[in-house]
Amino acid sequence: MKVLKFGGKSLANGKGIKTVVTIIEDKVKQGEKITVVLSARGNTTNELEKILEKARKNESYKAQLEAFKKYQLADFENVQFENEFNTLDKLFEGVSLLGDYSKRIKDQVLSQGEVISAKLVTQLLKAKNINANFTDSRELIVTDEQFGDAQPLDRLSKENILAHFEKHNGNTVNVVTGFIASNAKKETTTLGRNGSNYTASLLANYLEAEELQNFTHVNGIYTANPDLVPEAQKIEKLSFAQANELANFGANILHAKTIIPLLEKNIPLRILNTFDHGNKGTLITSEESEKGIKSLSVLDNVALIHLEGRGLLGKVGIDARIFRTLAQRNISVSIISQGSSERGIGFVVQADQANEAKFILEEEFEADFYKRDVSAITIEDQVAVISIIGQDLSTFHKPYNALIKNQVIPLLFNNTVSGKNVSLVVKKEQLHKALNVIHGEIFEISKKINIAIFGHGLVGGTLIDQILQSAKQIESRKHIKLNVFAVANSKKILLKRNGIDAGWKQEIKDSGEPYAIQDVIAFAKQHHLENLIAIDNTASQSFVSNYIELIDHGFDLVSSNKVANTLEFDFYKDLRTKLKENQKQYLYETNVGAGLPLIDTIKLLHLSGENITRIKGVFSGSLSYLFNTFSVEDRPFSEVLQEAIDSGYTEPDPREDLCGNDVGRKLLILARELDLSNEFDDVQIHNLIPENLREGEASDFLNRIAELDEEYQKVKEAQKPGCVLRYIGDLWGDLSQEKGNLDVKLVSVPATSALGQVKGSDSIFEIYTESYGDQPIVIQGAGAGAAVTARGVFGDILRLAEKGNH
Ligand SMILES: NC(=O)C1=CN([C@@H]2O[C@H](COP(=O)(O)OP(=O)(O)OC[C@H]3O[C@@H](n4cnc5c(N)ncnc54)[C@H](O)[C@@H]3O)[C@@H](O)[C@H]2O)C=CC1
Ligand SMILES: N[C@@H](CC=O)C(=O)O
Repeated sequence: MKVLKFGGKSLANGKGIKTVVTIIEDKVKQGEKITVVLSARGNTTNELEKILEKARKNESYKAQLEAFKKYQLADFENVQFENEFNTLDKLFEGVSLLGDYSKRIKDQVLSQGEVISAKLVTQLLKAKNINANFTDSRELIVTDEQFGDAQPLDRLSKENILAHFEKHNGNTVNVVTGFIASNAKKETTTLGRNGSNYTASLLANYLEAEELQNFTHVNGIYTANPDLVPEAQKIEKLSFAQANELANFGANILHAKTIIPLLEKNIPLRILNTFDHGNKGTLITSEESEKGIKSLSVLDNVALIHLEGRGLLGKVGIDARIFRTLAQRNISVSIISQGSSERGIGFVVQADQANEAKFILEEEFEADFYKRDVSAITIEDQVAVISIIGQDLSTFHKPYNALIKNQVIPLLFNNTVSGKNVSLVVKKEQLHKALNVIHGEIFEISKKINIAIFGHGLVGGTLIDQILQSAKQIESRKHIKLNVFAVANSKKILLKRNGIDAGWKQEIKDSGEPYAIQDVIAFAKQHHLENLIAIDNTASQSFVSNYIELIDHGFDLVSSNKVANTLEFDFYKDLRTKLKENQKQYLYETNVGAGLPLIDTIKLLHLSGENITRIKGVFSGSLSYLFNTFSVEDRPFSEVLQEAIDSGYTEPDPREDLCGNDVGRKLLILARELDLSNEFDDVQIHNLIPENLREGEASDFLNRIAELDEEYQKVKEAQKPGCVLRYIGDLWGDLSQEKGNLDVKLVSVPATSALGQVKGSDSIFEIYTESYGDQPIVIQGAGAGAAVTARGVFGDILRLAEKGNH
C-alpha cells in the first residue's frame, strides 16, 4: 500500500483537482493499492481563519463567506456541501454574537476545509467508477484535548485505523481528510499547521505503507532555490537526517514530527510534483546516502541582533539572561555566535520580532548599560541566512574563499557540530550573488564565470569565437560555465546577462550602446553576477585607467594589452597593492611571446630562488617574420612587412613594432617579473623607422612603407656572408641590483646560430640562470598571431576559473 498526500496548492483549482483525480485513477488502473490524504484546497484554511476573525470582531463577513462557498463549488457540477456550509454558517453566527471564539470552535471551523476537499475528490472518483470512500479522519485519529495542536494517542488511533482499513480494503481508495482528528469526547481537534503531512505519515506508519508520496507543486528538493540559482538541480535522493536539516522545507513536509513516524517503520518519502507526471521527484529514505553537500537553504526574513560590551568577559549568566528575556516574549533564536573574548554575541531572530527583541534586551540590560558593561544593542535587518547543508569545516574554505573573492563578506557564521550544516549571515543585497557563488563552488554542477571583454578586434574577436566554440565542452568537462556578459569596443558595448551568442558582432553593431566603465560595473551588480573577469584586448592606454575601478568592484583581470605593465613603476606597484588588498588576480601571459608559456616559467624560476642572469631573444613575432623572410628571400622589405601586418602579427599600429617600443615593453615586463624596477625610458632601443616617417597617422605611414626598402636592402647586403638579420631584446647585467640593462637592437647573426635558425613568426627566448650555466632554457614558438594570442588569453581565463581563485 502507498499513501498519497496532496497539498492545498495541488487542489487549488479545477485543473489541479482534475490532475489529482487522474493521478489516482492511473494508479488504480495500474493495480496499485493506495490511500489518499488531502489538505484543504488552496487558501481555504487561511480564508476560514480570516472570516472567523471578522466574525469575532463583529465585522461583516458574509460576503467573504459567500465568496468562499462559491470558490468551493466552482468548476464542478452536482457537488453539494450543504452540511459543511450550514455548519460554518452556524459557527460564524455564534462567534459573531459572542464576539469571541475558543480554539475548540476554531478547530471545528477549519476542519470543514479538509472535509470539503475530501468529499469533492471522493465524488469525482466515484463518477469515474472508482471505488472511493470518503474517510473522515475524525472517526479514526484520536488525540488529546490540545485544540489547535493536538497530539494523537497512538494506540487508539492505530486500532481505529487498522479496523477501518480492514473493513474498507481490497479495491477501495480511502480518501482521508488530513489535519483533522477528534478527542475522546468526539470533539474536533486539529494537528497543527501542516497537520495533513502528519496525518499522512501516521497512516503510513500504522498501515506499514511501502511509500509515502507527497504531491506538491515543485519537482522535489533542489540544491538551492531555482528562482535564485538558475543552475540549481533536483536532488534525487536524500537521507532523513539530511532532509531534516533543510530549513526551507523543514517547516512542513520535512518537519521532525512528520518524519519520525516514517523513520520508525523505515518508510521512504517521495516528494513529487502533481503537475509534472514524468518526474520522479526526490526520494528520502533512512539510508545514509553518499556523503557530501546536499543543498543550500535560505532564511531571508530575519534580522541580526548584536549585543556588545567590554564588561561581559567572564561574566556568568549573560547569555542565559538574553535567552530568558527573549523566550518570555516567545522570540526564537535561529543562529547564535559568540567569540571567546565574550565581548559580543550575535544572534538571528525573525525580522518582525527584531525591534521587540532589542527593546526588551535594552530593558533587561539597563543597569549594565549604566555600568558600561554593555555598550550597544544593534539590529542589522537587511540580512539573510544561507545554510550549506552537508558542509563540514574541512572543506568550508572553498565556498568561504569564493565568497571573499567575490567581495561577499559574511557578517557571521556558525556550524552545527554533528549536523554538517554551516550557516552564514550575509547582507540581503548580496544574497543572490552569494548563493550562486557558493553553489558554483560546492557542487560539481557548473560554476559560472562572468566575463566582460573589452576590445573585439583581431585578438578579442578571435577569443570570443574560441569561447563560444568551446563553452559547452568546457562546461561538461570542467563544470565551468563561461558567460560573456559584455563585449565592448572603444565606443559601444553589448550587455547580456545570460551571455552573448554567435550573432554578437551584428548585435553590437545594431544595438550596442555608448558606455562608461561604471555602466558595466552597475550591470554586474544589478544582475548579481559572480566570478567576474574583465579582459583587456585593447592596445589602449586610456582603458588601463579603468583597472583599479574594476578591481575595486570585484573583477579579476586578464590582459593581452601590455600597457599596464609598462607604465611608471609606481603605477605597476600600486596596481599590485590594489590586487592584493582586494584578493584579485591579474594574468597577462600573452604580454610576452603571445601564447608561449614564458611569463609563468620566469615567475616560477624566480620564485623558487633560481638566479636568472640574462634573457635574450627574438621577442617580436612580427619582426621575426619580417627579418626571417627578408633575410633569405629576394623581395622588397615593404612587401614582407605588409605580409606581417596582413597576418595579424603586428600591433594595431605597426609602427609600435618597427619603432622597437613593443619589444621594449616586453623586455621591461620580464625585467619587472624579476623584481627589477626599471622604467620604460631605461630601455635602449634601436628604432627601425627612419626619422622622416615617425610622425603622422598610421595610414600615412602605411602608404609610404616602400620608402624603407632601399635602406634595409643596404643593411642586408652589408652583412658578412652566411649571416641573417634578427631584431632582438636583451636583458643583462647584475640582475640582483635595482635595475638591469635592457637593449633592443637589430643584429646580424650566423644563420646557423640558435637565433639565426628561427623561422616564420616564431619568437625565441633564451633564459640564462645560475644553475643552467651556459646552456640556457629555451622557449620557442609562434610569438604572434590572433589565434595563438587569443588561446593564451583563454588559458588565463581558465586558470582563474579553475584554480579556485573564484
Ligand atoms: N596580435 C598579436 O599577435 C598579439 C597582440 N597582443 C595585444 O593584443 C591587443 C589587441 O590587439 P589586436 O586585437 O591586434 O588589436 P585591434 O586593433 O584589432 O583591436 C583592438 C580593439 O580594442 C578596441 N579598443 C580600443 N580602445 C578601447 C577602449 N578604450 N575601450 C574598449 N575598447 C577599445 C578597439 O575598438 C578594437 O576593438 C594589443 O594590446 C596587442 O598588443 C598581444 C600579444 C600578441
Ligand atoms: N606585435 C607583437 C604581437 C605580440 O605581442 C609581435 O609582433 O610580437
